[in-house]
Amino acid sequence: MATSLNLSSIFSSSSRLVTTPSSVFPIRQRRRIILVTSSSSGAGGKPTILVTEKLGQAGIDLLKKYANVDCSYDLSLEELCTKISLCDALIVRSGTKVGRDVFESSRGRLKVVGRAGVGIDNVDLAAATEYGCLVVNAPTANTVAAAEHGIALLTAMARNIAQADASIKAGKWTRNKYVGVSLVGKTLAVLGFGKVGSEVARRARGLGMHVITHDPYAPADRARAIGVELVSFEVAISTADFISLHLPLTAATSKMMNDVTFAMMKKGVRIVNVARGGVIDEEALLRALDSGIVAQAALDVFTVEPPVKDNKLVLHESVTATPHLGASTMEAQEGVSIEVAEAVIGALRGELAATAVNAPMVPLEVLRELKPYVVLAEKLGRLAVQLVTGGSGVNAVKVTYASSRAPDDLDTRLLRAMVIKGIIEPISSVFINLVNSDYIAKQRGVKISEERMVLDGSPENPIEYITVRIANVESRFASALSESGEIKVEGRVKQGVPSLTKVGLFGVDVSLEGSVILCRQVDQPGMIGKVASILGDENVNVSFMSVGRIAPGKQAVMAIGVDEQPSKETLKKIGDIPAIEEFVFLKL
Ligand SMILES: NC(=O)C1=CN([C@@H]2O[C@H](COP(=O)(O)OP(=O)(O)OC[C@H]3O[C@@H](n4cnc5c(N)ncnc54)[C@H](O)[C@@H]3O)[C@@H](O)[C@H]2O)C=CC1
Ligand SMILES: O=C(O)C(=O)COP(=O)(O)O
Repeated sequence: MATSLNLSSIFSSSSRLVTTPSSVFPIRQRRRIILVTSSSSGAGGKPTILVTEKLGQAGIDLLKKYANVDCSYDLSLEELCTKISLCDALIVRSGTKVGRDVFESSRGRLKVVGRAGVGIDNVDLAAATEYGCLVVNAPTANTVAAAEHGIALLTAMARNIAQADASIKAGKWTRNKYVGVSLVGKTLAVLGFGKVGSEVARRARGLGMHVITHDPYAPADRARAIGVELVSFEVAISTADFISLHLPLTAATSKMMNDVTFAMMKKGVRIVNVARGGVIDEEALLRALDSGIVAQAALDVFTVEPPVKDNKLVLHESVTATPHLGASTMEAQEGVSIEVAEAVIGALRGELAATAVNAPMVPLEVLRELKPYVVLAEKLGRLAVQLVTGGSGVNAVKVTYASSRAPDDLDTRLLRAMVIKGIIEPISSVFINLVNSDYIAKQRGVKISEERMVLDGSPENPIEYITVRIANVESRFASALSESGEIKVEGRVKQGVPSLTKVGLFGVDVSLEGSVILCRQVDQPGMIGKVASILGDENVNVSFMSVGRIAPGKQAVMAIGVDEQPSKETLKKIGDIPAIEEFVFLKL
């Protein structure tokens, strides 16, 4: 199982939070982390996981240990949308379209979509992100299977195996018609030199082929290490005898093989596609086959799957076709099922996992170090927003991180997400995590700006203090305003405990647990005792008290940490103490 770290306890029960790669598809195998989830609900307190396509038994067994597992295959969109509102997780392969409707229908319950395989082009990542739903895939376990299928198609195509087999089964003995072409010494262009592409290249080298590759993101030394030359797209497609496609389907790769690019190819080129049908303009391929530019094609994937019954490509004499079998080996399906099951269970448990695809990446070491600051950031956001007078409308938030670390050495995305969570969750019905925080903030017109304050000194702590300011609002606690009229709260992590250290201009010292009462008073002896005895009379446990004052005898802000929420009457009694000029009760 991917390295994991349970951080769920530091989040409120509704919270979940995720971190991952920013790209929609895993371009490079870097270690990524997702940070996790909350309470899951289902029959018997277990979460419910819907599996909509055949998954290896090993993965199902794992899932069943942790959750109620509903294996329902061949669901219509309507059936899927109906079921999904009762599910915490969904596991799919390439055959289930997980579009916006699915996320909408889940009404916030769906926390994670697991793709038991690599390609996530069947999942609407933008919608998943908007709904704060994590998407994880299983990027490694079917690599070899896909590469082997690519090689199988390459060799079968070159020797007309499928056509000859059909012919002999039809009672014919046709030897002259099925003369093939040799692979040895021929040039193979591998487009997309990722996991599958590089395994295909390695195997093709073993068959004596000259292998070139095009991949703008692939490191040259990795190509060199297996004797493969990295070339431009134009060189790749114009010099190849064979082309093998191993790209993700994205806006940039959609219909990359089209009339224009076919025209640049060597006459008689042969093409293998075990990537995604949409990478080829299928109408253009038909034209290229008919005109002889493309001598043969071997296709495992199609723009529409399954293809229509009389699909001209499938029926074409020069096309060898398989029904998306690249990942379909016993071994790969077993591996993929375990890989995805572990990722989904981890996500539901609130652990960190390494295969998330729709959230920014935060390395595990960084997460460990930032853990108490993550809590601090959320609580400061939560405090700051409660200081806003109702109806003021929050639109400008500034977060300052004071640190003696070099700015490059401090990853604040997680902290920003948590400030946003703290600010927006109390005033809305949405839940926020690292997946959707920026999106929700933008959608609500909340502009978050960040600032680094570089301090002198040893960079032992990642952050000395965090300040959250909300501008252009009125405060229900005037003492929380800074000189420039913004609501301002500041906090530090003290011996691992997040603490509030400043409100407006007043220094305070209260650990951020339970709830906080802030009172502004004329500084005078006996105030702490008065407030404590009112709370004590009502059995409200006081965890902390601290007084911050501008000068002796002048105004002071008293911060009182309480474990329980005091009744309205108790709060009124505090407010009625003559020296208290204003007070506010804030829930953390
Ligand atoms: N037929 C099947 O059953 C299977 C199909 N696949 C598909 O194979 C493809 C490759 O999978 P993996 O190798 O695991 O993914 P990967 O992410 O490891 O590799 C994809 C590579 O494509 C490169 N790339 C992206 N855009 C490019 C562009 N415009 N031009 C050239 N290169 C570009 C990336 O840099 C990356 O190196 C995916 O489409 C995946 O869905 C994977 C497994 C099974
Ligand atoms: O992993 C991939 O990208 C695949 O295409 C495999 O798809 P499948 O899980 O066999 O539907």
